Amino acid sequence: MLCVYGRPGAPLCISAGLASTRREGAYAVSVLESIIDGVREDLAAREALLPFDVLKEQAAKVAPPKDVMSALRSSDVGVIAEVKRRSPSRGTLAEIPDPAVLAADYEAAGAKVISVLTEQRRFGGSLADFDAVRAAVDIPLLRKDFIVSPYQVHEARLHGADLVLLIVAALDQNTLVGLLDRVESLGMTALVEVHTIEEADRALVAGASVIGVNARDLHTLEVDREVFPRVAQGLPFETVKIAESGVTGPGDLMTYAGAGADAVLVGESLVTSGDPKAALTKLVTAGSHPACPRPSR
Ligand SMILES: O=P(O)(O)OC[C@@H](O)[C@@H](O)c1c[nH]c2ccccc12
Repeated sequence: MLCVYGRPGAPLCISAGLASTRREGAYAVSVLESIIDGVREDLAAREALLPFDVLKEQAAKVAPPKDVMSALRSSDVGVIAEVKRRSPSRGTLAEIPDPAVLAADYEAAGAKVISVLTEQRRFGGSLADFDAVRAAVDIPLLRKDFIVSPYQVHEARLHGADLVLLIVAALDQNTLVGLLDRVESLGMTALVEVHTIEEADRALVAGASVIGVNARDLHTLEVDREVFPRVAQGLPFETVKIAESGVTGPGDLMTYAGAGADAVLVGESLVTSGDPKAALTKLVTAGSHPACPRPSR
């Protein structure tokens, strides 16, 4: 039993390896589980085309990942801007005819990192979108997908990713640890996503140094902005904390900053704004304003 996370007097303990990804109760198959079933099918098709050994060899020749930590730990509350076409909760969000143009706007407006969704079935993303963005900008890129296999980690590296998302709710503890070690052994940074205190506990046990607290429950798709303050307050102070989802404008960024966020991850409100560059500029300006609370590091 490991007890590494919790408030004074009330440690939260988990048994590494015992966590289950399949939930019992209200949802026979949650949204997350059905997304992952599709991801596994698509993955099998890609594995049949490019064997893992060949993929690994090719990925090893790619230019090394960029320094993500100093970008995320800078004194401003940064913005990770997302290239997001669609979502299971909202359907089509934006056409995004050329993700490279959007990404160049994000970079010019001061994004610290760009997140590119590569999941196809529910989010309308692709590795082709990722490649287009990689060719257009120099700032660090996050591959945003449902990573369940080492294959996808090396694949992310092959396409020039600097960060990879690992969703705790989608992984048992051994797999989480294995994927996290693999991401780091390739010089990349893992953004380890959690939605509950128990998941944050598992992320820390696994060794995560960058934790994203998603306001959206991936089992039900409901957004609750109270989740970030609740979960983040128990995280060690050296952990980089990212507030994910539900940021509609500078006010939300300031609120998350006040609760200890080093950065916010924003998709929908940027791509649906009609002027993503202007919308992002407002967020970046708020995050660097002297009145914006800074992470206590
Ligand atoms: O569009 P929003 O509400 O600004 O959220 C962005 C991002 O947090 C969201 O896309 C996200 C967070 N974690 C994920 C995991 C998979 C797919 C998508 C996500």
